Amino acid sequence: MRVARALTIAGSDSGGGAGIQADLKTFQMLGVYGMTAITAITVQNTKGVFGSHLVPPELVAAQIDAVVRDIGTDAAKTGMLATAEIIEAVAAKIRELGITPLVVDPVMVAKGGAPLLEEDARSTLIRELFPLAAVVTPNISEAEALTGMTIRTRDEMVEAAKRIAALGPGAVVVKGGHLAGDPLDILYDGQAVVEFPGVRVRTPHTHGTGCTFSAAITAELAKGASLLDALGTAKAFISAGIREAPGLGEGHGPTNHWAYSRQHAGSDQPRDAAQASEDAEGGREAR
Ligand SMILES: Nc1ncnc2c1ncn2[C@@H]1O[C@H](COP(=O)(O)OP(=O)(O)OP(=O)(O)O)[C@@H](O)[C@H]1O
Ligand SMILES: Cc1ncc(CO)c(N)n1
Repeated sequence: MRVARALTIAGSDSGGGAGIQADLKTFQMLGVYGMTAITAITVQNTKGVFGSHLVPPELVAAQIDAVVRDIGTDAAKTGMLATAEIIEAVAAKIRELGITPLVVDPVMVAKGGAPLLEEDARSTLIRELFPLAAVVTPNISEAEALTGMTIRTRDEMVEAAKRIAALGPGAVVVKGGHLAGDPLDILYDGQAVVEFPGVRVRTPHTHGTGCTFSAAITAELAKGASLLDALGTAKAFISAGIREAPGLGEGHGPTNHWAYSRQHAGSDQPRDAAQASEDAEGGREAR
């Protein structure tokens, strides 16, 4: 049996809902062998980020080197990268090893407002990593920071996706989780705009939604899915995870990383987008 492999290059969330931990849980539940290159250790729970310790850039690069040269990978993603120096080391290693496809989640700020990327590192992220990315997955405030726009409507999301696509990635997904109303995500792949609608769950438990979503895209790409199908599955995965959040902690609790896979036996195979989008809208599966 050939097992799909995926690498996450991100920060550790001691609370287990975001970062490396969310990525590994998501890879595992989608039937993909997960590997990690840890960029930072954060002291974190559902209430906030209370400290962090950065890993030296050369040690981040060495982790990537060690796993990819030995085990190999079918896809990779980046999350919290913290500094320009870490971004440069990661980008150089990705280029050297020819790691592809790459999903870049341009993590900037945690839900409670704690910075996860130094502000002056944004231009390095754009210059070094965006051109290597198959897809970049900003939320609304990250898309605003990347474009200088204010985003309140679907049309402004489309415009932001197009402007970010011009910075070099193969495709852009602007996530609408932070806009009012039902959470619509917008994909622009340089040619077409595709909408991924969802149904808003009224809940405080959305810690790590962005990490989980981009990890699910990465896992599906590792299995050989098209970007469209990978996004459909990722949307269904995060929708189920939010709907069935376990309600842990006193603040923004984690999502349920096993909810989707419990509903879909055999989900180590890539699924098609139409089926997945029905699931994201809650049309097919029981709640
Ligand atoms: N309350 C909600 N109900 C349903 N879907 C949601 C909700 N909030 C977010 N989503 C979906 O979750 C995914 C992640 O979007 P979001 O905008 O929350 O990312 P994010 O801000 O990067 O997350 P985080 O920073 O917490 O990791 C998107 O598909 C979005 O539409
Ligand atoms: C380590 C880490 N990465 C990403 C996020 C964003 O959700 C977070 N809260 N913590």
